[in-house]
Amino acid sequence: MAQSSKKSLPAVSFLGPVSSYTHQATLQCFGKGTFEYQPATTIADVFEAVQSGEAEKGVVPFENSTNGAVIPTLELLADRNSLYPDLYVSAEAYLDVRHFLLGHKAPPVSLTSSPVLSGISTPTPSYPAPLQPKSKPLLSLKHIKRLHTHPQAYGQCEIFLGAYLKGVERREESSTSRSAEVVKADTSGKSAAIASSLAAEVHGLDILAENIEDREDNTTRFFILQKGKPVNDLPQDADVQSKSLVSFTVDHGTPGALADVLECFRNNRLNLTSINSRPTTTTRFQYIFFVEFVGSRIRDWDGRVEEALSCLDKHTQSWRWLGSWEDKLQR
Ligand SMILES: O=C(O)C(=O)C[C@]1(C(=O)O)C=C[C@@H](O)C=C1
Repeated sequence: MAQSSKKSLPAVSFLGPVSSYTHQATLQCFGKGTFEYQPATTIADVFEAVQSGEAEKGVVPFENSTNGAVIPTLELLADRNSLYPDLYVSAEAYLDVRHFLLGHKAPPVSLTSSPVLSGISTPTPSYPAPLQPKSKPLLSLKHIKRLHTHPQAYGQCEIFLGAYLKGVERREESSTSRSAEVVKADTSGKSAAIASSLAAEVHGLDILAENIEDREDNTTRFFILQKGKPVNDLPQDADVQSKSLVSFTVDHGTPGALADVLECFRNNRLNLTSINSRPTTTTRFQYIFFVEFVGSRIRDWDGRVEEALSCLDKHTQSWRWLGSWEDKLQR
């Protein structure tokens, strides 16, 4: 019998299920046909798939312009137990995030009932001048008794939720697309999910409100992970800006220990673009720091990055290079 000529594709693991924002960022990066798409249940599952070699690439959310860092991703990058020693960030992607309220249309009700609100209506005595949401519900929300979404999405939609769904019970799900699945399965029709318009299509849910994010410019940044150090695949004279990420710990008892580390970057004229921290979990109130800066360890023609990194040897207890990649932020 003739053997199949179909070659198996390398896999990319991403926070799923299908129609999550991470799925959309993955499509933006890799398109169709070059990778086998493997939706994962948690961000930790993505890290594991890449570390084990089951997937060649992994895509995880890192931060949102409205709601800040994605804590589970920082936790995994902290890698306190050396579970992911070979993982590096090799690229980034930005996605405009438009949130939709998805559910089931309210059953027909008498004309005397209130048009849209569920929960406790605003303003309240304790919150007399609420911020104005930028969109209104398309359909009545009166029947909505429970909300489902990823914690990051709640943080991006607080103004709309405060105006139209104040006090409604909130459940946290592993992703926005998972919340759409949960709402689809709830036959009471009383729950709603915050997710993408794609999730509405995929799960056949009604759109109860659109563009409910607090800010017009709501954007999430994703990291593309790989096993093994990134290498430079661009010509030396390519006109690109790069960024790099390092994590480190310092002696909290030494005054100026963190300032000394930051000096390493300043002295080498490397601009910092983000600083984050997570508890060490070994000593209370001591932290693992993450610093991101403009510059690349793999396109370091004048040696400034290497110089800054060797300075870290002197001023940190330990440090780790977590990758260098092309800056994709459109300014
Ligand atoms: O839940 C999803 O759809 C995700 O891809 C996760 C995630 C995140 O963790 O930031 C991604 C983009 C949005 O900011 C909200 C949620």
